[in-house]
Formats: sequence, structure tokens, C-alpha cells
Amino acid sequence: MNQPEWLDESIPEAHPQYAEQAQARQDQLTKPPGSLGRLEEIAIQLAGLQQTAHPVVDPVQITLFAGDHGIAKDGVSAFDPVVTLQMMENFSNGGAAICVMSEEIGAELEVVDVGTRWQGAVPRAVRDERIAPGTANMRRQPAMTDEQFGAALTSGARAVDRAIEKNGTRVFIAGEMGIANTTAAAAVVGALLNKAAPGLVGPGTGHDASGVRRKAQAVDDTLALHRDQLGGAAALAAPWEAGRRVGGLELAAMTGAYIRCAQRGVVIVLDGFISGAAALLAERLRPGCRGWMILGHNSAEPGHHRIVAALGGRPLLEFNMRLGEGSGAATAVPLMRMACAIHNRMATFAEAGVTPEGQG
Ligand SMILES: Cc1cc2ncn([C@H]3O[C@H](COP(=O)(O)O)[C@@H](O)[C@H]3O)c2cc1C
Ligand SMILES: O=C(O)c1cccnc1
Repeated sequence: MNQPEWLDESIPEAHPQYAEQAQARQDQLTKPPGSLGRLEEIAIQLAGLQQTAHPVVDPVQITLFAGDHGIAKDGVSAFDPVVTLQMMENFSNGGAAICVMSEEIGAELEVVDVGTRWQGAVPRAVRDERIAPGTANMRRQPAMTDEQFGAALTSGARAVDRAIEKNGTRVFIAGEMGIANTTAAAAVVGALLNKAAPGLVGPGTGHDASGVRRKAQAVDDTLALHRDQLGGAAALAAPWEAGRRVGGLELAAMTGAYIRCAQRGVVIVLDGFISGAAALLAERLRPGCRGWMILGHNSAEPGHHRIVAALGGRPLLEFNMRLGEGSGAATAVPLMRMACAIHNRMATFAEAGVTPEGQG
């Protein structure tokens, strides 16, 4: 299989010396050391990644990738797949949650259709990069061909390049829309971690218990088929095969975007369950991506904590959100801005004439 060439580009690492300097500055600011908790950690992490004494969050780019899923026909979502198409109109008209959120936080929003079943021209404000009219049903055959998977990765990577060129993006958020994509995400995580469906699947858009059981069966059937075809679980844990056989076009585009962010030194804020699955896939495809990721929030989708455990680290927010679209990541942005403002603008003990030593 021919993997896209850009995938081989190297990924820079954080510079400990900048993180150490940032830590030293935090300890000189007019507050008890450590008293701003994770706000301090965020600023220190960003300073190390951005190799600067003055970490920044802006410009923030949000790019939402949309795609349809063959397995949606099997009743794995509480909603009909036509909602993916209807939501494309809604994104185009500025009515979706992520549209309001991106406006509210002053972030640029782009919506890229990498594979919906939309007939004819896509809605006005949506960028048309359709690779296929949805994935094939992964319960019966690979969701994507090698070429389609590679093209979806590349579409995500190009979205990052485009954003950097347009606005000098420093923080990137990938969102998604695709009815049934929590099923695809669960299958990707099951394949990569060699886990069975129970514990990975959850209500998604709002299934009841019998819906969740149907979904778990779909994921287990899917994993069994591909493990069989490849001759074992280890072969399906190989990230290229996992990503193309049981993933989604939008999930692959997110994966490509994350890898590209890491290659280009752009900080990633992860969203929820689908974003987490794409992040895990990115790290498995190109180790080193994880260093560029900040976990935005803990999704209420029950399997999300397994992704968090596999990635390592602790999400910033516990907000009981389970929407996707990039919404959890967007919600974390104001806190990250606050962290940088404190780091960059607070007075030190020396500047303010405040006595730094404790009383012993
Ligand atoms: C109106 C609406 C807007 C959404 N925006 C994001 N999602 C979220 O729900 C879908 C995944 O859940 P499942 O796997 O259960 O289908 C994805 O489209 C995800 O982005 C939405 C879902 C709905 C119904
Ligand atoms: O956590 C998410 O991203 C999520 C959960 C349920 C449905 N859609 C998205």
C-alpha cells in the first residue's frame, strides 16, 4: 500500500529548557507557588511546546470534518443518517453548537465534507473534498480502500496547512459530524487496543440499553470479521489496517490533521470520543503526536476513559458533554487563554515589591 509521503515528515519535541524557564517564572509570580494549579501546568506545557517565554493560544482554528458511515444502516445510532446531511446545512447557516461556540471564542471555523452522501453540490459554506459517498459497511468489508484512507488522512493534513497559511494557527481543534461515528470510533479503539465492544460502546446520540447492545454486537461482528480476514488481532492492531478497515472518512481526516499539527508545531486540543479515537490512531501511526495534544474534556460517552487511559494525561474539563463537533475542546479554550494571560502578564515578587519568602 502507498502511504502519503507527508506522513514521513518528522515531529518536533517540546524543549525542556523552555518548560523549565516557564516553571521558574511561575514560581516568581505574586502567588503561593503552585496555587494556580492546572492553569500553571497549561502555560508551562505551551511554553515548552512553542519554545517561548510567552505562550499563546491564538489564533485558534476549528476544522470540522463530516462523513457518512455504511454501518449506520444497521441501526447503530439513535438518529437517522440523514441528520448528517441536515447538519451540513445547519453548519453552513451558522446554527450548530460549534458555529456559536467558534464565534463566541473568536476562532476560525471551516467545515470540510470528506465523505457524506450529499447529492450534488454541498451547502454553500462547506468545503467539498468528498472522497466517497460514505464508508462501506465495515461489518461486511473494509470501510475504506487504502487509497480512500490515505486521501482522507491527506485531506485532514491539508486543512491544517491551509489554516496555518491563512491565519498562522497556533492551536487547532478538529470537530466531526457523522451519524454512527461513535460506532466507528469504538471499533477503531477496539482494534488498536485489542478490546471487545462492551466497555467501548455507549449511548452515542442517546441509545437505550437495547440500542447499546445492538451497537456492541455490530462492533464485535466487525472486529471478528477483520481479525479473521487478517489472520489475528495483532494484524488488526496495526494502525493503518485498523484505521482503514473499521474507521471513518472524517475520523481519518482528523487523524491526518493531528499528525500534521504535530509535524508543524501546532498545539492540538482534543475533543471527545471520536476525537480521542483519532488521536490514538494518530499516535499509533506516527509516535510523537501525543506530545502536541492537550485533552480538552472528558466525554460522557462511557468508553472515553479508556481512550484517556491509553493516551495518558487528564482532560481539562469534566462537563458531562457528549456532542462532538469539537464542542468540548472549544469550551476549554478560554481557560487556556486565561493560563497564558496569567503567565505573561502577572507581576513577579520583585516587580511588585512583595516579599517572596515564607515565614518558615
Ligand atoms: C442533531 C445532532 C447534531 C450532532 N452534532 C454532533 N453529533 C454527534 O453525534 C454523532 C455520533 O453519535 P452516533 O454514533 O450515536 O450517531 C456524530 O455526528 C457526532 O458528531 C450530533 C448528533 C445529532 C443527532
Ligand atoms: O464524545 C463525543 O465526541 C461524542 C459522544 C457522543 C456523540 N457524539 C460525540
